[in-house]
Amino acid sequence: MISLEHVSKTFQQGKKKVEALKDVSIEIQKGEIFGVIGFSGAGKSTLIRCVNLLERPSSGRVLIDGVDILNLKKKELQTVRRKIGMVFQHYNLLKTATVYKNIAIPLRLEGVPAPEIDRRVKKYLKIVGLEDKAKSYPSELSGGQRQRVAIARALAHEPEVLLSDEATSALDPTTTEQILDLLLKINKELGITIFLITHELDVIQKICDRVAVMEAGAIVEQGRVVDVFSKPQHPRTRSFVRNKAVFQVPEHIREELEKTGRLVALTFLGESSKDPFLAAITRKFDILPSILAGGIDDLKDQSIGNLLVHLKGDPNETLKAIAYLQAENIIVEEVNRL
Ligand SMILES: Nc1ncnc2c1ncn2[C@@H]1O[C@H](COP(=O)(O)OP(=O)(O)OP(=O)(O)O)[C@@H](O)[C@H]1O
Repeated sequence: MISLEHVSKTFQQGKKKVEALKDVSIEIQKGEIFGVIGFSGAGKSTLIRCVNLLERPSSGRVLIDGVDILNLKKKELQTVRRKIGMVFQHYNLLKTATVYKNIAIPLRLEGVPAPEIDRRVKKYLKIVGLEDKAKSYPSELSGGQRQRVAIARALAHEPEVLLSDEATSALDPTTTEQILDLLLKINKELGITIFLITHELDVIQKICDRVAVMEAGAIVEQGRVVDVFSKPQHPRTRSFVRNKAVFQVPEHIREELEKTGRLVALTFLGESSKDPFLAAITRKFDILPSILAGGIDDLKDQSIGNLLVHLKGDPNETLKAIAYLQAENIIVEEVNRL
């Protein structure tokens, strides 16, 4: 539905050239929630702004439903832009207008007839759970409620895609959860494709189907969230997804434990977690596993478990136990190499 092909963007900052995007290619499929994660300055905002040409790429192609929008005339571009709604970190509401008018004014500017405006404002305020706030002003609302108004305003144009530029970054954790639940509902019930950028792993974990990791203007890794969480390849991705308690062990503890066995980090997906695999290796091999730390990450559609385990025993038996675990689809990693 949206394809960015080899997109680069260079800004001139005084005499300096900044390469905000370097040969970025991603494809967002209809109906999915696709997230881009990266630290501040990675290029996320520039990337999302290239999708509706708030920012024009220096090179590359931006295809919406197969049409390269960089070649469109103004009128044609306006039509394509109507398919795309956007929400921002700081809501961008008109302070002097009521909630109702914040949603209605852009529709009026677009030439939507008055009865239809009224129908849409009421419909989308209901969807975001703010029917009773139509007459309030933004200053009378909490941050979460303001973001709901901004979402209703975007939805009122009945877009096919919603772009979310750090929509939850200014919100506390509980309000963030509620807004993420709302985005999930919009995706599921209205069938709207969502493309979001964030620096928060929780956002990716809770609602995204696929993810791309950005660093210094480039995509360093992308894939299904479950794959990227269970088998992160790039060091930046690892630094985002690795559960610290499991994957980082103080040097002196590691040295002590390695005198009598091996220290391994086990990662397992939903199904494997139901099997008592540690009991199984104790029975099958001459080793004693002890659990040192662990945790479960809940993703949109499944869970991933992590365990830090010390396998005490003869090196040969340990190798056999590890091979057994791998055959059971458990990812086994040496902790000291992480
Ligand atoms: N209009 C601009 N003019 C000059 N440089 C810019 C402009 N917009 C962005 N940049 C530069 O491009 C790089 C990427 O910025 P961008 O805002 O896309 O990153 P980001 O990942 O969204 O970070 P943040 O979350 O802090 O906004 C930065 O070095 C930034 O200074």
